[in-house]
Amino acid sequence: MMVLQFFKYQGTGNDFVILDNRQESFPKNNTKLIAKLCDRRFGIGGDGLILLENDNMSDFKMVYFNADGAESSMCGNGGRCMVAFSKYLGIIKHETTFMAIDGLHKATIKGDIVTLKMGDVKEVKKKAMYSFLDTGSPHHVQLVNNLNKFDVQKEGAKLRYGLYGKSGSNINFVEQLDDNSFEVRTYERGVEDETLSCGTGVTAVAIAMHNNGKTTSDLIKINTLGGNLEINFEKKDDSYINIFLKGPAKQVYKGEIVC
Ligand SMILES: N[C@@H](CCC[C@H](N)C(=O)O)C(=O)O
Repeated sequence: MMVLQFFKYQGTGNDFVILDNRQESFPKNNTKLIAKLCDRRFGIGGDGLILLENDNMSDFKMVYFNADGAESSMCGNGGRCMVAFSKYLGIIKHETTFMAIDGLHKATIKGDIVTLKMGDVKEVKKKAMYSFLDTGSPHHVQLVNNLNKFDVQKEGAKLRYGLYGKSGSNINFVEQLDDNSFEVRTYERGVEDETLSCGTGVTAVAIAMHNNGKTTSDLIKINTLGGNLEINFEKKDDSYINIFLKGPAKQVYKGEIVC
């Protein structure tokens, strides 16, 4: 049996169990344990679990696991929460560079608002009904009508397994509100459910909507079920660079769990 000290954070309702693993004591290959800690009935509950570790090139390293217990690709909201957590631990003050699975990220924090620089996007695959792009994690972006009545769980699961096979994709459904604002609901792989917000997902939506001509703005406002986020970027030839994701990230509680 072991006692783990944990922290719970949320970024626009995308919630995470966060552990300070600078001593490298957490058994990160224990998929069942991670899934149990993320379980909302038998554990702490979260869309994912994130370890903060030492990194010799930057302020810290972020290691991200989905709620199913498997390590996965970049998490934008999780990255923003890690910036708030590293400030809470006194590792950083108002700005940072940290390492994640997709490389180094710069970020700033002011109050509880975190602005995170995302990786460049080199390619947007445009199909008749949707776009597909990688913003650190893979994302399908599809416009729909009546998003508030849309069955995100059912339609998301269908596409995640049907169109993208075993490795899967996150699936974002979008409705345009005005020239530069959109409403987004996301089905996340690895959670295998709709989450209240997805940072790499809304980033993908902003870029896809610019790429398909739905907006000409380089500052996009996105409403999610868990709150509002902003994305700004530059377009250079066929790529999108200097992409920033901005929004709140907050500690919810901290505690100990026996497992
Ligand atoms: N919620 C995240 C994305 C987390 C990774 C995703 N579930 C995957 O496995 O691709 C975000 O805020 O970006």
